[in-house]
Amino acid sequence: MRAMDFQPILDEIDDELRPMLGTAGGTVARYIPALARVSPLQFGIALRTCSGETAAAGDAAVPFSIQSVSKVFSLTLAIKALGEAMWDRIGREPSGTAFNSLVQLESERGIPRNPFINAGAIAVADRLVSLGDAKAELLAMLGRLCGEPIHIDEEVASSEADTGFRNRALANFMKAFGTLDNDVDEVLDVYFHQCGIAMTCEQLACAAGYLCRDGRHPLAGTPVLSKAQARRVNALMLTCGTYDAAGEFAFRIGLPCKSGVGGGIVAVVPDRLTLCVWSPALDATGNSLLGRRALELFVEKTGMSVF
Ligand SMILES: NC(=O)CC[C@H](N)C(=O)O
Repeated sequence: MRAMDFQPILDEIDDELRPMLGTAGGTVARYIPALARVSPLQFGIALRTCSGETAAAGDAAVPFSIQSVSKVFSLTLAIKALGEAMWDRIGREPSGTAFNSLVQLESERGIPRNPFINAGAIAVADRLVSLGDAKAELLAMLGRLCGEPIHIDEEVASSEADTGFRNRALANFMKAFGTLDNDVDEVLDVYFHQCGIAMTCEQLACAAGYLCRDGRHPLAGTPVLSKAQARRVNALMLTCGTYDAAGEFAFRIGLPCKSGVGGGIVAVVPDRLTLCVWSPALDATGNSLLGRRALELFVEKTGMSVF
């Protein structure tokens, strides 16, 4: 199937879901004041094939807060720099608990279950702090991946810092167990800023392109990750990328996905394309309600799934 054929499919999905904006339920992430102000009446979808063809519909060119979708890119940077050592104090099992849960950390001696829950992403941010200027590195990598400069929304980042009580608790708890090497405030500063990165569906569909083509850069074709590393990031997205809804996502969609409380979800069809959907109203698990529905429709209409 060529990208040309995808445009009517994305248009159909947009036509089907747009009337549900504001009536389908769900709420924007209220615990971060800057996100609580975002209009829920927005929906975007964009894809980019491994060969570089693109299609987009709805609000695909509107920048939004990528939030936990950033965890894919921070993990990529850390794996690139550290290889296997990245996993020394970070697990690879689904948590089955909310993204910001503290419960497992106590009985599991401060080792986060995986790099996609908040605790795990904070531990990844700690590794990046040890390596250098993490914020600059992350922005530079994203800029190269989508061929456009990428920025942090400082208002979102400081709003997170003001209200990030749970993340502070997670970081301090891990520090007490020796999971973090660096100063808690320095690590959280990186974490809050990576969550505050603003990107569009079109940019994210392009930036995540290395995940559908064995680790090769979406524009340049040079290695971002090795083939084995890219396969592993996809495996973690499938099992852990949508928190305690990961089973339901695998059941209904069957694609590696990473969501964020800004309402974005990046999905990978290995060897074919990467897809990004966005709609700010979230379900109880912190995943975009209409984004999830859009991915279900996409899989239904195209038959694309890893299963
Ligand atoms: N699931 C998410 O997107 C969570 C990220 C958010 N910044 C938080 O730390 O709570």
